Amino acid sequence: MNSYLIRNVSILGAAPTDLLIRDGVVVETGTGLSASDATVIDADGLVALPGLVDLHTHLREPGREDAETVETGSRAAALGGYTAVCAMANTSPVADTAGVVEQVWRLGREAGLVDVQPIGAVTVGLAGERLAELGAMAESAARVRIFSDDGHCVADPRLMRRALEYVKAFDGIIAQHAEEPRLTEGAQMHEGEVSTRLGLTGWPAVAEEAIIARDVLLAEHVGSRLHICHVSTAGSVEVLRHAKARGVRVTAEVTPHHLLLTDTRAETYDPVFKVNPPLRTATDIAALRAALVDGVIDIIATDHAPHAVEDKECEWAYARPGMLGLETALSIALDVLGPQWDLIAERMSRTPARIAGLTEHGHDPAPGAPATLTLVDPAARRVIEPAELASRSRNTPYARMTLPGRIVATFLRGEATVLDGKALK
Ligand SMILES: NC(=O)N[C@@H](CC(=O)O)C(=O)O
Repeated sequence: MNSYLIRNVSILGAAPTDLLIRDGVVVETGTGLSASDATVIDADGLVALPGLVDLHTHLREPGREDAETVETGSRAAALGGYTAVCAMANTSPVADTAGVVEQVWRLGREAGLVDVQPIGAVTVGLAGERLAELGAMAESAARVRIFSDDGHCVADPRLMRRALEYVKAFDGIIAQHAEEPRLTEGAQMHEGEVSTRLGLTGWPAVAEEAIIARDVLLAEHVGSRLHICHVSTAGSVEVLRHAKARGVRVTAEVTPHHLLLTDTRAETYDPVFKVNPPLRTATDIAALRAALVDGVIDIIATDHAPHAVEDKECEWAYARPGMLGLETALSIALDVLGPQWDLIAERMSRTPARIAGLTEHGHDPAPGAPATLTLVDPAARRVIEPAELASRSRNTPYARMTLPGRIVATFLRGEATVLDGKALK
C-alpha cells in the first residue's frame, strides 16, 4: 500500500500540521514529520475533512447506463470529496431483490472509488402495493439497512406501517419520499405565486408536510427508525421539530439545491431546474438553513439525479425531474454555511455515516482513524462547466456559476482516489 505524508494541512480548520498515512490509516499527526517512503503532498492552505458520505445518490445502473453508471457516478463522488454513497433503488430493474442490490454492491467494489452502499426498494417495483423482500436484501452480501421507494412515496399508510415494523428486526430504516400523490397530480413546480403567474400546475408544500406528519406518528407508534428524504419546506421543518421534541426516531436530509435555489428559476423554463420535490421559496430556504444549523435537519444529501440529454433538453412538462449534485455539494455547503468545518463534517460525513451504519466512514482525521478523508482548498473559486464534470450526464443547475472551494484530494482507506483534483481511476 502507498504511504502519504500530507504537509501543513489544517484538520477541520485547526492550526496546520503534518499527517502521515500508512497501511490505510492515519498513523501520526504533528509538525515536522518525516517518512522517506511516503509520497509528499504539500497541503498549504488546504483543509482536511472526514470523507463525505452521501445518503441519497442515483447511479442509474442497472438500466440507464447512458445517464450514469456505478463507475462514472463513483468517480463524480470521489471528485466531490465523497468516500461513500448510498445508491437509490429506482433503477431498471428496480433494486427490490437480493440479486440486484448485490449487483450494484459488486459494481461499486469493482470501480473502487467510493464505497457504494445499495438502498433497497420498500415495495416490489416501487409500485406501492406489496413489500419487497426486505429481509433477503438485508441478509445479502450488500447488507442493506436503508429501504426507500424514492421517486415514489410509500403512500399506503398500512404498507408504510408494515415496512417500518419489518425493518426493526435488523435496525433498518425506511427513507420516505414524502409526497402525497393525490395532491401532486400533474404538478410541474412549487405551488405559489410563480406557478400561478406561469400557469404551471403546482406541487403544494402540504403534500410533503402531510406525509411527514403521518409518518412520524407511524414511526412513533411502532418505535421504528424513519428518515425523510429531501425536505424542502418550512412547514416540514416545523413538523420534524415537533416530532424530534417528542423523541420520535426520525432523521432528515436537505439537498444543496433546496438550500440555494428558488422557484423563480422556473421563469427560465429551463428544465435543468425541474426537480422533485420542486425548488421552493426564499422563506423555505431560510427555514431549511436554520434547521440545518440547529440540527432539526440532520444531514445534507445530494439527491444526485443524472438524466440523459433527451430527458432534460425538451419542453419543461416532458422533462424528467432531477439534477446533478455530487461534484458541487461541498461548494454549495461552503457557500451556504461558510467555513464552519465542524458543522460541515457533522452534516456531510459523521451523521450520514452513523445513520447508514457505515462504521468505516465519518471519522475525523486523527491517529488511529481510517485514512478515509478529503482535502479541500477553501480559497479556490471555480466556474462550473458541465462538459468538465465526471458524471455521464450534464444536468447541473450551476452551469457557468462561480462557486467557492475545490476538492484537491480524496483518500479511501489510505489509497488516493483523487489527487491534484483529478480522479486516479
Ligand atoms: N429527485 C428527482 O427529481 N428525481 C429523482 C427521483 C425523484 O425523487 O423524483 C430521480 O431519480 O431522477
